[in-house]
Amino acid sequence: MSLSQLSLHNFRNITSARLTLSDGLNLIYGDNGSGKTSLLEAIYYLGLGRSFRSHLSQRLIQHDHLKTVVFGQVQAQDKSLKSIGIQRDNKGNTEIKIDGVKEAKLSRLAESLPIQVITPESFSLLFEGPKSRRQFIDWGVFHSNSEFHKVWVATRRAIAQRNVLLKRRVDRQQLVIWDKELIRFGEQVSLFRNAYVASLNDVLKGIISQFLPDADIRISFYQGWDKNKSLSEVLTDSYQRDIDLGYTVTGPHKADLRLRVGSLPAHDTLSRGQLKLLVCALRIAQGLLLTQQTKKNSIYLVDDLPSELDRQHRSLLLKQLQDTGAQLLVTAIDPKAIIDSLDEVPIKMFHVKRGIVEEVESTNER
Ligand SMILES: Nc1ncnc2c1ncn2[C@@H]1O[C@H](COP(=O)(O)OP(=O)(O)OP(=O)(O)O)[C@@H](O)[C@H]1O
Repeated sequence: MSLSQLSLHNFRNITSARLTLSDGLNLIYGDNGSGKTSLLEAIYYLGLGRSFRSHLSQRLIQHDHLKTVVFGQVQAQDKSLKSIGIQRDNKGNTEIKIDGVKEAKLSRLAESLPIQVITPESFSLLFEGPKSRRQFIDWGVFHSNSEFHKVWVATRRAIAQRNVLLKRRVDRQQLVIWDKELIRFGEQVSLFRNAYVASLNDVLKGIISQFLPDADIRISFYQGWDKNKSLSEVLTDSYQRDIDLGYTVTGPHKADLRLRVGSLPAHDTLSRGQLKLLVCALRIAQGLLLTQQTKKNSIYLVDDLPSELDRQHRSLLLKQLQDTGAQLLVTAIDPKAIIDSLDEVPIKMFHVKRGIVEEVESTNER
């Protein structure tokens, strides 16, 4: 699976661009502020309907313009093509089209384009609250298990409805209907996530042994409640606390991925460069597992790869990424920093200057 064509209009500082991408390594280079990250952000927006650097999608529309449009052509493993497009206007309306037909669900975009992002801020995955780690797990479960999305939507609905009643301080009996839903779907979500993290762990070990050979890294899954209790028991036990606080305190919405080095949290022990490598290892493991489980490839958006990695680790990371067989879009200020870390030259190179994207011929010169 790869993005073979990309076009964007009025996206950040890029007024108009049309790129024919390679299904291998694409190198995007240019000065600070030229628009490299914006290009990756546009692909992410096309795949997920949101940005990886701002929760305000309005900011994506070029200043003084009424709307932005991103369009792409996705090539599947069997070479079949699918066109996907997303448009957002300055009134906040979003329109999605798949093969020319309007689509209401954003999840249909995500199914078409499994995107992984690695940015200089990536290692915040390990520092931030559990939400981003839950999203990390759920990305994998979503792409590998077609049942997951529906079950997770039902779980979230049950929690939201339960919280409305808790705020009204209703008695236990009135919660029964939503408790039943939460138990039924929430336990299922947890089983899916648990199985996914176990499979991920197996793949991850091989990658970590290359990236961080000396660190005793362990990942474990916390389902959001005591693993020795059923969700039903936990909801009964925490009823009074839930009423007092006005929301559901424990459950699948509190799940987390725990990363430790020995017995200590990884973020307290590893250097910034090592943390970055750990996050890269997690993302590569997800991509490999996706291919093993579904035959689909991820698309990797790697922003400012050289930052904080020495040359040896840059080479190792690029090699591992290339070995996944996935399409890569890698940005750098100086293209040499990437080219010097590769055995071969990138397949396609694009130069970005003040929002103008031009393909340049890649030569064998280093
Ligand atoms: N909505 C917008 N309309 C027009 N320009 C914008 C908008 N949002 C951001 N910009 C500008 O777009 C430019 C491109 O930013 P971008 O982050 O893509 O650059 P970059 O090439 O990745 O830079 P760096 O190497 O410094 O990370 C910036 O100068 C920014 O001020």
